[in-house]
Amino acid sequence: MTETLLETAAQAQERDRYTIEQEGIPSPVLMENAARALCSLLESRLVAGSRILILCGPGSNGQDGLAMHRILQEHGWDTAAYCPPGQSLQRRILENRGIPVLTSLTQICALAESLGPDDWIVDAMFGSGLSRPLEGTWHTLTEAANGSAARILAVDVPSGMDGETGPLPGAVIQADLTACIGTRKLGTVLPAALPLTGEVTTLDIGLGNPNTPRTVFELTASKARTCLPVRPLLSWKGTFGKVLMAGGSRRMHGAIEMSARACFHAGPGLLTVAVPEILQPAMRCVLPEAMLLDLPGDPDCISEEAVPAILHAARDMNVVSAGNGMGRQEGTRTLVQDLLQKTDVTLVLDADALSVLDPHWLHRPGGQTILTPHPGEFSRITGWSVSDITANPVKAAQEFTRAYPDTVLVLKGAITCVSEHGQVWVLARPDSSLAKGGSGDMLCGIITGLAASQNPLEAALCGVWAHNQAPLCSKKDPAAFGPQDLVDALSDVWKSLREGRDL
Ligand SMILES: NC(=O)C1=CN([C@@H]2O[C@H](COP(=O)(O)OP(=O)(O)OC[C@H]3O[C@@H](n4cnc5c(N)ncnc54)[C@H](O)[C@@H]3O)[C@@H](O)[C@H]2O)[C@@H](O)CC1
Ligand SMILES: Nc1ncnc2c1ncn2[C@@H]1O[C@H](COP(=O)(O)OP(=O)(O)O)[C@@H](O)[C@H]1O
Ligand SMILES: [K+]
Repeated sequence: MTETLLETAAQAQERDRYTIEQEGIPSPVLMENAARALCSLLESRLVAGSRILILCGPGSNGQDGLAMHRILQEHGWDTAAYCPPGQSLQRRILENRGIPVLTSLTQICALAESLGPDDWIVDAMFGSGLSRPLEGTWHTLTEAANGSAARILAVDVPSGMDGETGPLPGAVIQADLTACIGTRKLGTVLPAALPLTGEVTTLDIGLGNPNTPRTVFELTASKARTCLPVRPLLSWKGTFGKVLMAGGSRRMHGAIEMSARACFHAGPGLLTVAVPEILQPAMRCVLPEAMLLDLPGDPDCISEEAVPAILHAARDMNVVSAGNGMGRQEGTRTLVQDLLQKTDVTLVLDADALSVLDPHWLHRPGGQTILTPHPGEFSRITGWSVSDITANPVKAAQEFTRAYPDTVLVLKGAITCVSEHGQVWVLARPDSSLAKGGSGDMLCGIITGLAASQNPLEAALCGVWAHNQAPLCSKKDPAAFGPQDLVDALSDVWKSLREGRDL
């Protein structure tokens, strides 16, 4: 299976219901599977003498926690569990076994405070059934857990975090490890959630598949692998496609240089660069492998006179990119409009091309368009606020590509969403190495290079993955990581994908 689902709390509940009612697997069996999988995950992190405090809520998340209490005691660990008064299946089993459960809040808070870094707190307060912010007892327990020196394992989602929209206002568990039950919850990949989940893993507990359509997935190595262009032995430059990249201006020469270098190292067959005359000597030095298109008009930027030459060359290409360091003069606007409205070549629009874009132009007579905006650029295109976009980029991406069916959207940021026709793939692997000028230009180049021989969605998925993984290969400190390191690392990224190994 190459798709890794991200589910809302409601979709996860539907999966539980389907497994229990339609397939007939009793709920206690699933609970036992969950508790045993959670215990073996936790036990792989425990050391001799580790103590475990389990905080259990009123629903099934809490039942998972009580079952863990029983299993960990069976295995000889020193555990204590808190659960509010009330009858339940797991509670009855504990009573039958003579295993105590604590109900005093003061006692639990003191215990949390006494724990050390080798100890663990299990957050089994709330999972997909959370319906409002944490208050009272739950707020107090969450503060006590977050203030403890012990590490925290969150069951399914950190309590206080909504499975669809991420952290609610007020207290939220700050986990070191989150073990999602069955599928990862969508809320845990949103920007506000990532600092609170710690490491995330998904446990298989034998849930069924209700076969209802799903639209949100995680972008993983195995997905990226399926999108990597194949390189047959009996190939020639024509096999890997022809690229034209238009960009650059007197004030901004670096952007198109970085983008073109990244593009070349993504493996297209032939690369032609259309830059204003003033940038041609530098381009020849930086990337002698590229051909240069002579442009009439203003020598300092791409002016209106240059547009016909670029359009003419575009007709012979598999993909054309525009925008890097181009400036926002009239020539840029005309070029973007004409590329969209008068050609059917695959387009990649970035940076200044996005700043002049009128979204009506995205309904093209033919051909697909890859857009690579950051939230600021996306806000200008859509009229949506940056804060709404960054609060839930998945929803924003989904809405946009439902409205613009010829478009593949790459909505960039610490998490990046790739979307087409309302389907979204989320890459939630933040890395500050990429938080610097030039990173976006390199991404545009990589995607353009891949789109020369791959369909636009696959190019975007594979490009976003490779760009994000390059800092891992380079092993440079995030502060020092730069564009040349990214280009140098691409070879290792492609090899790791091709050979099916993790970086
Ligand atoms: N049904 C099953 O057999 C399975 C359940 N599983 C676990 O069950 C969880 C879902 O269980 P539930 O649907 O019972 O949901 P929860 O255990 O998340 O909690 C729901 C209960 O909490 C109350 N509640 C919600 N928000 C509250 C708040 N802020 N303050 C106080 N009370 C609040 C609700 O009224 C309800 O009683 C999953 O996250 C997962 O951990 C899994 O183990 C898979 C199998
Ligand atoms: N903290 C981060 N974690 C992961 N990726 C990041 C982070 N910060 C930036 N990036 C990535 O770096 C790129 C920056 O692009 P952009 O904002 O357009 O910058 P530029 O000015 O270089 O064009 C995007 O692909 C974005 O997803
Ligand atoms: K939880």
